[in-house]
Amino acid sequence: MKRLNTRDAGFESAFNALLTNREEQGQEVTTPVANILASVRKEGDTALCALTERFDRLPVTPATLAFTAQEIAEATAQVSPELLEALDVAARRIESFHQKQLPSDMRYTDAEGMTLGMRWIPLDAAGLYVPGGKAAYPSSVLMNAIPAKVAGVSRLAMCVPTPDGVINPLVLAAAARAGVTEIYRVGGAQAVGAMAYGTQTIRPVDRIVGPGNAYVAEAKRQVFGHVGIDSIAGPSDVVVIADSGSDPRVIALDLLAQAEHDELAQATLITPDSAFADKVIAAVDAELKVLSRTAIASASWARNGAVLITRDLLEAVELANRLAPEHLELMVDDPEALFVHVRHAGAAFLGRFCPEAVGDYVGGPNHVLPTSRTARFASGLSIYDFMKRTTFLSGGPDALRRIGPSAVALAHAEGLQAHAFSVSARLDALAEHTPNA
Ligand SMILES: NC(=O)c1ccc[n+]([C@@H]2O[C@H](COP(=O)([O-])OP(=O)(O)OC[C@H]3O[C@@H](n4cnc5c(N)ncnc54)[C@H](O)[C@@H]3O)[C@@H](O)[C@H]2O)c1
Ligand SMILES: N[C@H](CO)Cc1c[nH]c[nH+]1
Ligand SMILES: [Zn+2]
Repeated sequence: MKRLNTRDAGFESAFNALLTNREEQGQEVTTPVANILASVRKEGDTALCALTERFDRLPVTPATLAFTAQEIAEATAQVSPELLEALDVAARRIESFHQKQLPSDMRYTDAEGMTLGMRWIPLDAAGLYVPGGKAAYPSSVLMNAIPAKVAGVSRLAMCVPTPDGVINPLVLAAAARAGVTEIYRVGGAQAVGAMAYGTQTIRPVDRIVGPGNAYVAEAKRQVFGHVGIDSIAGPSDVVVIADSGSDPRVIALDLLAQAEHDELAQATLITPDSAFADKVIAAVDAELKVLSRTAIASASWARNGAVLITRDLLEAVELANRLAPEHLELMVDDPEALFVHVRHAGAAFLGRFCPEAVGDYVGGPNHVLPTSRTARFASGLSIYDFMKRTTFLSGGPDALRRIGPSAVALAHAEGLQAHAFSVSARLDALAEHTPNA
């Protein structure tokens, strides 16, 4: 864990120290992932089954790659009514938030008589990657599948690894609740390859979305172009801006909620109060002794944890903007006053009673968010990831007479004669039929 004070270190050095933390994470996965993708592309199910046996220790055949309707129903029946109710609360809130994102088509006729517009059209098939290596994420099933469903995608194919054949029944229950149409027990780069290129069992999809580990992220990067992807999500991160009005234990738990995801996860506290910072550090150490995923959380905190002491809360926001975190918590009395200065964050959590963990499960906005400082230019998963736009132009003779000559002039200027003649031939025909025009 790094403890820095911008007064001692200076703003730029404090920022650079954090950046170094963030950029030293790379695993060499490019070549192994390229090999996995090539073998799935070439050998289809045969490679997919062999790789699943190798990485997830699960002997599987083409006939058992997909979960059956009976397996899904049996898994759902194992889940307690309380958990199904919690799942439903989450699903309804996620549905409602994403429904409000639905865009309107555009259509208007301009002064030259051209009718122009844009139609939003859902994808035909989405591939949903649900991580399952170190922990199962039923919440991520909802966050991936519900926006696709709301957007109107008809085919939702989901891949989830089942190490040693073990699947959390809540993952399957969540998939059923969200309207997933196919579920396959495969993970890692091989799952991404199967959804991108297709195999004998898994038909290719149009876009692959969802978080995953370094192999999944690299595979998405490599298949991009052949299929669409949402973004390349790296390890999760949080920046918590807090003042001494917060309970140090609560802030420590917010930091550890991120650290427990992954050894590579990053949790950063920024506060103007140095005594408060030390209380949070002590609380983190105390909680690490009792948390269930203490090995992962301890490794993450030791490696990537950071506590920054700034001159004031505004400097804290300035630093957060430079870090462009996936999650930003504003644990202060007047979070809205700070939020107006926030320019780069995947999702912001405003106020002492609104921790990230609420947003991870039941808030409504998506928890699949831009990591590794990509919030500078990217946004969280939304229904727009599952839709595309077709623009349209419609015009008759009058409109062509008005704007066509400019097209002809520009086409000649570009040396593209067929373009020019395509327009001028029509203009000539119009002139012939209406000689007095
Ligand atoms: N950003 C988000 O919204 C969000 C949500 C949930 C989880 N996450 C992140 O997703 C990640 C999940 O990672 P995970 O590992 O638990 O699950 P995962 O499903 O992403 O990866 C497991 C798969 O990795 C592959 N793999 C493992 N070791 C390999 C190797 N040596 N060579 C080739 N392939 C290998 C295996 O095929 C395995 O099935 C974590 O980093 C977590 O923080 C992010
Ligand atoms: N914090 C993770 C990345 O946004 C999402 C998650 C799932 N379950 C718990 N948390
Ligand atoms: Zn989380």
